[in-house]
Amino acid sequence: MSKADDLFVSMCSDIIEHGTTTEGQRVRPRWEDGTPAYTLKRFGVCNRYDLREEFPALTLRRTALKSALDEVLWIYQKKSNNVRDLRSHIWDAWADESGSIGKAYGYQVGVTSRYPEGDFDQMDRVLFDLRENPYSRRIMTNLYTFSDLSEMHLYPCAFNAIYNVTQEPGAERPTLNMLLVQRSQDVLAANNWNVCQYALLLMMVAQVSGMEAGGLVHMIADAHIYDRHVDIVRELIERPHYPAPHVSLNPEVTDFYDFTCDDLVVEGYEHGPQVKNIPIAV
Ligand SMILES: Nc1nc(=O)c2c([nH]1)NC[C@@H]1CN(c3ccc(C(=O)N[C@@H](CCC(=O)O)C(=O)O)cc3)CN21
Ligand SMILES: O=c1ccn([C@H]2C[C@H](O)[C@@H](COP(=O)(O)O)O2)c(=O)[nH]1
Repeated sequence: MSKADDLFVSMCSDIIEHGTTTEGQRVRPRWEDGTPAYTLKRFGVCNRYDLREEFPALTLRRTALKSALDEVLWIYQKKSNNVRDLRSHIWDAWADESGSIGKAYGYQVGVTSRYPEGDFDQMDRVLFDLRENPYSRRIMTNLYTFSDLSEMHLYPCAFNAIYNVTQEPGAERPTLNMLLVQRSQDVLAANNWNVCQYALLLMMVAQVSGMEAGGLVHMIADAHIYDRHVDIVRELIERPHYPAPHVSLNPEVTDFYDFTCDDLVVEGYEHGPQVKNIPIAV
């Protein structure tokens, strides 16, 4: 049984049974037809995954792991804010005529800052610190730049990834863990999508740093199910669970900037039928 399924089912049941509704409140997102997109929400959800046990992919339905990896590479490796650099079309609704989503996501990762050792962008600094000073408690990326928010087409949702190294007694290599802070989560459309993305990012960074990927702690401030998703979620969480798939990366890659979607290996991914055409609130 996939542990990610168990966590997903308990989170969704909790939101449905104990969540509060935003119905009647002033909300920003809209459905395609212009109707306000209300949610059932729960504040302060924390899910813990352990990549040493299994990869956290949902089996209730399929998570598009290649597309999820493509998006995380778009942000942290290509450092792009243009949807033309992305294979999927999930960001198209937030792009302008030139394909840009403004000073969001990848743009922020590429911004450089001055350090005693020279200028680094956010990702290069993470890779440098993990190599030179792995037990530092200051290793993180942060996409939430207040002074640029007015130029972002959507404010970053999963915005802060904190990397932390532990040396477990008897372990051959140090363990690389991550704490992901997310201010807002569309549980049906993107929860497992985001979890798998950051699990893959953790695996890539661990591999090029000579470490083992360990814990992924996902902290969500506003975990919500949109009104038009509630019945879909009710059906989804009643489905059978399968064992987690085996997910690995091409072990020959030693430079973070060399990873491509072809380096992702997914074996034995059994899952329920795909939910087609999930409406996305914009
Ligand atoms: N309301 C809302 N929810 C989101 O999840 C979301 C936004 N807005 N705005 C920006 C991005 C776009 N995101 C999305 C949008 C769609 C899918 C989606 O439809 N995924 C499909 C698979 C897509 C594929 O195969 O490439 C799925 O079945 O989950 C996922 C993430 C996440 N973000
Ligand atoms: O990676 C992502 C990106 C976006 N979301 C969801 C979370 C919310 O439903 C919307 C953003 O709306 P806000 O009003 O800015 O919170 O997009 C996600 O879950 N994961």
